[in-house]
Amino acid sequence: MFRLELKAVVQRYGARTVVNGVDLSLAAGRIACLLGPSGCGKTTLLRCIAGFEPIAGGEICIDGKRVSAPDHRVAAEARQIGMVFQDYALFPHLDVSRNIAFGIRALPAEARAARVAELLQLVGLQGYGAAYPHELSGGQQQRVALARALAPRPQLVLLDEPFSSLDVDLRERIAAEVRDILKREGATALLVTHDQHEAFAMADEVGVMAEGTLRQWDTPYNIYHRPRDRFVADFVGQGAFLPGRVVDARSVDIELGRLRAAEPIVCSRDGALCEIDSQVDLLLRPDDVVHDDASDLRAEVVQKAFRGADILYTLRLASGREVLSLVPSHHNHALGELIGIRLDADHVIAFRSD
Ligand SMILES: Nc1ncnc2c1ncn2[C@@H]1O[C@H](COP(=O)(O)OP(=O)(O)OP(=O)(O)O)[C@@H](O)[C@H]1O
Repeated sequence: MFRLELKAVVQRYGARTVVNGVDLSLAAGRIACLLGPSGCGKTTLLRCIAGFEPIAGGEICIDGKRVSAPDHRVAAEARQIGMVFQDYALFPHLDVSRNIAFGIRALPAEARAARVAELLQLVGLQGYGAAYPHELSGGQQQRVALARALAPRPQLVLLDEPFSSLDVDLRERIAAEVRDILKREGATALLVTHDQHEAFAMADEVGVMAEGTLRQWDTPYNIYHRPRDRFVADFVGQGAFLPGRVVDARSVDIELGRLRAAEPIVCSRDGALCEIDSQVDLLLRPDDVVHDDASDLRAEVVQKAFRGADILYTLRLASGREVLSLVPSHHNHALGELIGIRLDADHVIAFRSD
């Protein structure tokens, strides 16, 4: 049995369908992320699961028990769900211990104090019990919010963009810390974010949403290396498409020459092998195009973004098409310069040409 199961969930605001037939299942102890562009319905779906929104179709089950259907809704407070929001929503007039204890007020004092001490340790804030939220950093406040959500041992923890008010540099680190805390607590969690680094740092499973539908529900590895459609491929990671012709099970001819893959080339979406001689669009990630001064193959630098250790170059090929290349930053080339490149692709992602 799954801890959380959604079957064909539909949600509407007036005549507008915001969530359109979402199916997903999450086993106990797993962490999943819903990833997608702004407005695609992630937060709405999370609110449906929390019980804050009714649904117009399908059903939501927690531990096999139906909690939402069009004619039925278990109240949010009866769902045993812990919520963590982007603004932490800590009580400013309560100290850290009392914030954490908020959801377990009904426990006897001794058990309550023991659970608070356990959680302070779990989130690495021993000694901060008497501090007030305004005395803590953003990352510390978010850990208090997490401890508060975990205190009643909820069946499910829902996190809505929990790191978006933190500095970009901090986010990935805190995301990894939060993952560690959730795992140690054995929690089952679903997080909403539009930041793929956060999703990849946190999740066992990632769901990519677009316009109310779930395009792919898969491991982070498969979402990146085996995107099921062009939307997922484009949204997750960077890359460029180049047209090509399948030569044999492992090779495709593209403008940059013959690309040989380690494994047979599978056309995304249905997972079938690409037919010999068929036309495909190939996704090249920036690490598939390697800068090589010795290569005869040349491309023009049309854009460059300095990333510290690397530079991300946008390169124009002879046909006018563009590809991306991630190059160690000591190879500093000027716009307009022709530089040598070669292909070094392990995973070949092909889409049948329409
Ligand atoms: N209470 C509401 N009434 C009417 N429309 C709403 C309401 N809440 C959200 N919407 C609309 O539903 C769509 C989905 O919104 P939602 O907040 O779920 O998207 P999201 O993917 O979480 O976006 P973001 O990443 O920007 O938070 C949006 O077009 C939004 O304008």
